[in-house]
Amino acid sequence: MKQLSHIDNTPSTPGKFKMEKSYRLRFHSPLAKLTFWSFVFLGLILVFFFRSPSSSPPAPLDLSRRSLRTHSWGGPTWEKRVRSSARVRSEHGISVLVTGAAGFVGTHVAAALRRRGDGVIGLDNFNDYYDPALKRARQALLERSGVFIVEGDINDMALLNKLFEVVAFTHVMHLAAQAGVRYAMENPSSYVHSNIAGLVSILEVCKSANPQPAIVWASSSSVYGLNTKVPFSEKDRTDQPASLYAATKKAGEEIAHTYNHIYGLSLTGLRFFTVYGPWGRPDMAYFFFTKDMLKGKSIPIFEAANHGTVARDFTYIDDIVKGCLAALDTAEKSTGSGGKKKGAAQLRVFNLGNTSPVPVSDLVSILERLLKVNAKRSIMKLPRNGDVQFTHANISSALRELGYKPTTDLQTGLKKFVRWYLSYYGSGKKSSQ
Ligand SMILES: O=C(O)[C@H]1O[C@H](OP(=O)(O)OP(=O)(O)OC[C@H]2O[C@@H](n3ccc(=O)[nH]c3=O)[C@H](O)[C@@H]2O)[C@H](O)[C@@H](O)[C@@H]1O
Repeated sequence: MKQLSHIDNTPSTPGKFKMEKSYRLRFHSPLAKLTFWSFVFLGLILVFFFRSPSSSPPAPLDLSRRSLRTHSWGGPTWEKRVRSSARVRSEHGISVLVTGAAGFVGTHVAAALRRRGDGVIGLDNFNDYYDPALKRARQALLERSGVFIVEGDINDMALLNKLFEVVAFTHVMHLAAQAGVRYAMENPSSYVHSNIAGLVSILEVCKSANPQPAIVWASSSSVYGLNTKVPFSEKDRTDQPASLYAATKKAGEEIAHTYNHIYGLSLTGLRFFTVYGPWGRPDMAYFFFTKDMLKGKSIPIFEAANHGTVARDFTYIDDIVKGCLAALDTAEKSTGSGGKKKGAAQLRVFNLGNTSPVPVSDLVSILERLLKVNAKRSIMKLPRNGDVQFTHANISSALRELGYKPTTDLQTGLKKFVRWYLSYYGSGKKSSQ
C-alpha cells in the first residue's frame, strides 16, 4: 500500500502534461479507425481477465495447494523400486501400502513395519500444509531403511490401480489425511478432498483388488465432539462433531461401514488421541509451543468458560505405532473378490489414547523444564473453531483385542520430542516452518 501511494503521488512533470495535451489520434481511413478501436477493446478485455491475482477474491476451493498436482510415476525403473520395497523379507511378513508415509504417523509406522521384515510401499503427495522439507527429511529417513515412497495423490485412481497391478498388497495402512482441527475453517475443501474423496478412492481400489487387502485407517478422537461423558468409549455417540475435520472423520467411519457391508472389505478404524513425538507435526500445539518458547515469543494457551481447564489425552507415537501394527496383525482377511462380497467381513473401531488427560497448561510447564525457558503465557478463551475442551480415551477394547497398552507418560514422551527437536532444528536458530 505504501509503495502504491508513493507512485500515485508522483507529480506529473510539465513536459508530460504537454505531451498528453498535444497528442492527437489521426486515422487515414474508417477501416484503420475500426481496427485501432477493436485492438483497444480487445486489450481492455484481456486486462480484465488477466489482472493480478492479488486483486481478485480468494478462490473458494483452494485445492491447488493440497494435492491436485501431477506427479511422475510409472516406467520400468519405478516399477522395479516399487517391487523391491514391497518385497516381504520375513517368513510371515505382510505386504503393506502405507498412505501418508511422509507424514508423522506414517513415517513411524512404515519404518516399524520395515524393521520387522514386512514389505512396505509408501504413498504421499508431499503437500505444503506444513513445511514439506520436514516430509522430505522423513522420506530420506525411510529411504535409508529401504522404504520407497511413491509421490502421488490418493485421489489418483490410475496410480492406485497401477500400484495394485504391480503388488498384491495384503494390507493397506491408510494414514493420508488432511489433519488439524482449526485449519478446517480456513480450507474446508481440503478436508473433503483428502478425508472423504481420498478415502473413497482407496476403498474403491481395494474392493476391486484381487485379493482384496485388509484396511486399517486413521480416524480421530475428535469424533466424540461435544460429548461430556468421560472417558470416551467406542460405544458412545459420535453424532455431534465440533469441527469439519471431525465431521469428515466421522463420515469416514460411516463410509467404512458401507464398503464393509457391500464389498466384504475388512476395515479397522483407529481413533488417535493427540499423537505427539519426534518427527511430529509443526501445526500441533506441543510443536509450535516449543518453537515459540525457544524464540521468546508468547504462546496462546486456551481455557474454557469460567477458567475451565482444557486438557488432552496426549499419546506418544511409539505407543500409537504398536497399536497400528497390532491392528494390522489382528485384521482378518477381506471376504470379497472381483468387487463382490462373499461373506461377512470384520469391521472394527478402536480408541488409541493414553488414558490420562493432561491440562494444556501442564504441557507448557513440562516444556519449560525441558527447554529451560520460561514461557510467555497468553491465556485465551477457547476459540469456537472446532477445539473441544477435553479428550480422554477408554482403551479397554483396544487392550482386549489388540493387546494395546500405552507405556509412555507425557513427561517421558516430551523429553524424547525435545531431544529430537533440538538435534533437528537447533535451539531456535533454524526455523521449523
Ligand atoms: O486426537 C485427535 O483427534 C486430534 O489431535 C490433534 O488435535 P488437537 O488435540 O486439537 O491437538 P493440538 O492442535 O496440538 O492442540 C492440543 C491442545 O492445545 C490447545 N491449544 C492449541 C493451540 C493453541 O494455540 N493453544 C492451545 O491451547 C488445544 O485447545 C488442545 O487442547 C490433531 O491435530 C488432530 O489431527 C487429531 O485428529
